[in-house]
This record gives sequence, structure tokens and C-alpha cells, in this order.
Amino acid sequence: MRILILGAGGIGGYFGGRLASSGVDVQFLVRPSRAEVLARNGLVIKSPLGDLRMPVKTMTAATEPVDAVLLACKAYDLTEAMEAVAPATGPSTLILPLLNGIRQLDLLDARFGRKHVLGGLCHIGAMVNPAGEILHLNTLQRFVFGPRMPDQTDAAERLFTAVRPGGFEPVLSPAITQEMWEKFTFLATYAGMTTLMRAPIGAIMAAQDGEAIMREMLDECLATAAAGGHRPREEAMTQMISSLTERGSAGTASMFRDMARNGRTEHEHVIGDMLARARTAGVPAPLLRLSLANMQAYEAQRSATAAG
Ligand SMILES: NC(=O)C1=CN([C@@H]2O[C@H](COP(=O)(O)OP(=O)(O)OC[C@H]3O[C@@H](n4cnc5c(N)ncnc54)[C@H](OP(=O)(O)O)[C@@H]3O)[C@@H](O)[C@H]2O)C=CC1
Ligand SMILES: CC(C)(CO)C(=O)C(=O)O
Repeated sequence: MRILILGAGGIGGYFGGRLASSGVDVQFLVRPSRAEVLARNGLVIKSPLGDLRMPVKTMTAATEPVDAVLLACKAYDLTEAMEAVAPATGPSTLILPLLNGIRQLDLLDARFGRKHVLGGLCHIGAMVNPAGEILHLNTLQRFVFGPRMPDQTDAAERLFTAVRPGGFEPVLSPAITQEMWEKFTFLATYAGMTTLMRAPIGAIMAAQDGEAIMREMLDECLATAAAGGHRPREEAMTQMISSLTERGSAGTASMFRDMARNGRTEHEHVIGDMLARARTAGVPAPLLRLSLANMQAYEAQRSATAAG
């Protein structure tokens, strides 16, 4: 199976590198500056689960259809990324988005047709350092995907067989849309609160009303998910509450880390989308509103500083 990975950043580089090193037929569709670094140094992964350095196949423009496209860009690059992968999609190409959030599904369905678009997510901590190396920040490497409609089941199983040698124990989920909603619900709260408080979970828990406010934000997201028919399952709920209220935790969302380095963030795609859905469903969401305004003010300040 020929697999094209759009983006050799944190997650694309990590999972793509693991696949390439297992002999899976993967190619990376990257922009010229990334292609140059990869040509010079190869793909480098530094991970507690084992380092990797190897040459990988790259291209800066797709020319012909492949069997599967893995999308591993940030949400703010999705529109351009969709156009970049379009020449790689044919009548039977599967598209697997690994982005956080949920809105990408509607955008991809509209561009490529729902039958081509699987659901997917990953639990991992990975980033690119200034030398262009992929740093795997912990031992998480959960890669989950699945069909969103019965007609996709066989093709999703074929993709599962193809990526299995990668060594990161992929999961073929029969309930991928629900899993994506559970992650979206968790992430909107996690990113919303750590960016709003400019602090990790443990420090927020040390504030007098920290846990109460965290739970209020989570309640807004839970009510929104439930209104859309995706109330998190019991086990997911227990896990979310435990991570979001863990005493002493140094945990921060990647959005917080993007903000800490004065980078662009996916706030509209995560917090903005959750707030928009809350409003559509008539769910009161004052904390999501505050959190989105916080991120928009950050972005305005960042743009003003960059401009002048
Ligand atoms: N990193 C993590 O630990 C996790 C990330 N996620 C989610 O995964 C998604 C990706 O995140 P992450 O890997 O961290 O992001 P990165 O910024 O590390 O990587 C994204 C890559 O996509 C590339 N890219 C964007 N547009 C194009 C394009 N048109 N053509 C070619 N390449 C393109 C970028 O290239 P360039 O270098 O040229 O800008 C960049 O290398 C996000 O939605 C994130 O929320 C989910 C779980 C964990
Ligand atoms: C929730 C988490 C840490 C899981 O990988 C994540 O996706 C993020 O912080 O963006």
C-alpha cells in the first residue's frame, strides 16, 4: 500500500518515520525548506522508545494518486494542505486526518467526499526542534483510526494491516467519531484552561478555585458534546477528570506550548469551534467565551508585534 504523509512535523514525522523504518511504502509531501533539511540530515527521531535516523522519500508536489493520505498538518494549514494532496487522491484513495479537533471532517468531506475520509486521532507528545529533529516527549504513541461509515470498513482494515508493522500499535476503532469527540471535549478544556491561566494543570489545581473553574469549563464542553449526540463514555469521562484535576501535574496542552514560544495556535479550530457549537446548541458557555477572547487577544498582539 502506498501511503503519502502530508507534513513531516511532530506527528507526521514521528509516525511516518516509524512506518518508513519498518519498510512500509511511505513518502512525505513537504514544503521546500523541510525537504531540504530532510535531504541533508535524513529524518531524525529522538525518543525514549528508540532513536531513528534514516533517509526518507520526499516530494514537494503530489503528482499521482496513492492508496492512503495521512494528514499531519496544523488546522490553520488545512485548506492549503487539502489542495496540496488533491493530486494524490483517486477514486479509491483513503484520507486519514490526524489533526486535533472535529471540524476537519466537514471540511474534508466537502472537498473529497465523505466516503474517502476516515476518522483519526493520536495521543502523543512530539515536536520538531530547531535542528529539524522530531522529539518524542514521552512514551505515548497511540494512533487510532477507523471507518465513519460501514462502506469504509474493509478499506480501513487494509490500512490497519499496512500500518501495523510501524511498531506503535495502531488501534482500529469501531467508534472513531465518538473517540474524536471525546478527545475534542478533553482538549478544548485542557487547552482552554492552560492557556487562560498561563499555567500547567498542577498550578491551576493549587489556585483556590482552580478545580471548580476547570470543572465548569469541562461542563460547558460536555454539555456541548452531549447536545451534538456525543456525550463522552464513562471511562473516557473518568480519564478526562483525572488528567484535568491531577495535583502537581506539569501537564500542559500543546496549544499552551505553542503560545509559550509565541507561535501560531489552533485556537479557532479547537476552542472557537467548541464555542460555536455551544452557541448553536443554546449551551451557556461563559468560560469558553473568555478563553477564546484570551486566545484572540494573544493572536492580535502576536500579529501586531510581528508587523511592527
Ligand atoms: N504534536 C503533538 O504531540 C500532537 C499533535 N496533534 C495534532 O496533530 C496536528 C499536527 O501537529 P504537529 O505535528 O504538532 O504540527 P507541526 O507543526 O509539528 O507539523 C505540521 C507540519 O505540517 C507541515 N505542513 C503544513 N502545511 C503543509 C503543506 N501545505 N504542505 C506540506 N507540509 C505542510 C508543516 O510544514 P512546515 O514545516 O513547512 O511548516 C509542518 O512540518 C495538529 O492538529 C495537532 O493539534 C495531536 C496530538 C499530539
Ligand atoms: C491532549 C494531547 C496532549 C494528547 O496528545 C494533545 O493532543 C495536545 O495537547 O494537543
